[in-house]
Amino acid sequence: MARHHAIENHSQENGVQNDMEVAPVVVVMVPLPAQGHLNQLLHLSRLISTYNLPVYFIGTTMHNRQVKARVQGWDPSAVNNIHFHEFPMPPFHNPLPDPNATTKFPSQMIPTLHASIHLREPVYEFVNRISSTARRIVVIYDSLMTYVVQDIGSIPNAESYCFRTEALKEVPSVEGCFAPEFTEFQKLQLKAKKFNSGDLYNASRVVEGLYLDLLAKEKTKGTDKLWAIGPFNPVAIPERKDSNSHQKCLKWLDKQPKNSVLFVSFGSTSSISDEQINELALGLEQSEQKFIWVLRDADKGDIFEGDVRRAPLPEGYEKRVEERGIIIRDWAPQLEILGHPSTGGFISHCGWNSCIESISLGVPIAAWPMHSDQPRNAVLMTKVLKIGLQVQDWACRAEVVSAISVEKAVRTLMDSEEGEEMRHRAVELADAVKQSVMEGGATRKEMDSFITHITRQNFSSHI
Ligand SMILES: O=c1ccn([C@@H]2O[C@H](COP(=O)(O)OP(=O)(O)O[C@H]3O[C@H](CO)[C@@H](O)[C@H](O)[C@H]3O)[C@@H](O)[C@H]2O)c(=O)[nH]1
Repeated sequence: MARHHAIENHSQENGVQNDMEVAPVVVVMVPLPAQGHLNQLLHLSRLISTYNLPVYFIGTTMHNRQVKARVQGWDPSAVNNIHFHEFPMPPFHNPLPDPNATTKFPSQMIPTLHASIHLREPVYEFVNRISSTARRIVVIYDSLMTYVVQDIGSIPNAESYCFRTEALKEVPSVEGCFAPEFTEFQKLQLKAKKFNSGDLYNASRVVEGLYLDLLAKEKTKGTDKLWAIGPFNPVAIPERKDSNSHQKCLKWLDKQPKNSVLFVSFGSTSSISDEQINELALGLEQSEQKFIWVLRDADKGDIFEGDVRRAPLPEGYEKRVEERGIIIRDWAPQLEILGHPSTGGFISHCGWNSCIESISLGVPIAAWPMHSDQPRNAVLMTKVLKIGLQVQDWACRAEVVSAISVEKAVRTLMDSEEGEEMRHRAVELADAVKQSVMEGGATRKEMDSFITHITRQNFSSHI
């Protein structure tokens, strides 16, 4: 299917667009209000908007502000047919993350997740309202927002598609990944699952073909359809316009040799203890490799309010490493750093965004999983795709990773034949992923097939 550029000009920040009656299909995104989830559905909005379909990205005022401020690789305000629709967030407790907790699951987010279930009514009302102005409403919702969208099945011209991250998600979790309150929240979603027209994965056949085939076999027993349309993030990072302070590290990267810099970041949901920060700092120093380290705590439910911990570094550390290392304390331009030719390795907690960004930009990883799906993703990266190594075994997760273990992992990744082979495989895989999103590639074909499906002429109600 040929893709078109957006032609609509009637965007309205907080309302329903004026020309809705001309749109046969309108897409509504219902993201979970947490960075790693918001981000993926915003990237997917961009992809769908290129097919000239209007997309409503709906969420709370604060979370829409958050995701717009942090997105990288493209500018949502420059896309006319993505409309942000906002609801107020009910008041909720906004605790700080606990860097010393025995399990690393971000329990500080639980009150936000519970507050999000109050979106059930406003989301239904919004979809119901726009349903009379479009022939079909396609709701794409995060699997953890199933509770919120459960009433949409009663709207005759609405269909809903469940967004899932990686196909591996269907593999059972290992022990120690989730907090019990989160498991309860997941159960609430499962109970609310009433109707679903298909599943969308931020996964690619060239990366997870095996798991997708297994899933497809299971799905044929039911009515669900499945599309693997990842990666959602841009695979080519546009040249930046130098403007803000983040760019300091990109300018520094410009001066470094190819593949010489290690990027260290643990996403938006992990905090590490002072003791662990100390060991990591020393390990990086002793490795004698260049690095950019994002040293920040996990997000709170509301990132715009309250205190933020400023974790201490060893005495005189920043001065000692200033020629070789950059420490970033706020939001880093990760996508641009990973896409930079000087970046040659990544110490990552293996959140799915980080994995798929790393895969699509050809950067091998040193896996340091913390919670949730991360231990599983780490296995995919290290054992299945062989584009990374483990910093520490999951079984030893309660122990502090020593400086010497960090040093060893970093040297292997950045300065050994083994690391070079991983980098080589990572680049090959990234090339295959880039091909897959081009005309005729596997991901593009699936995306075209999804768009053909949702824009089909048969306007009967739920399939
Ligand atoms: O300073 C930063 C820190 C993060 N990022 C971006 O933030 C996202 C982080 O996402 P991810 O790597 O998936 O980590 P988490 O934020 O921890 O993601 C949560 O959500 C993911 C998707 O469900 C899960 O796979 C993870 O386990 C879960 O912790 C990525 O796009 C990064 O590029 C930045 O751009 N700058």
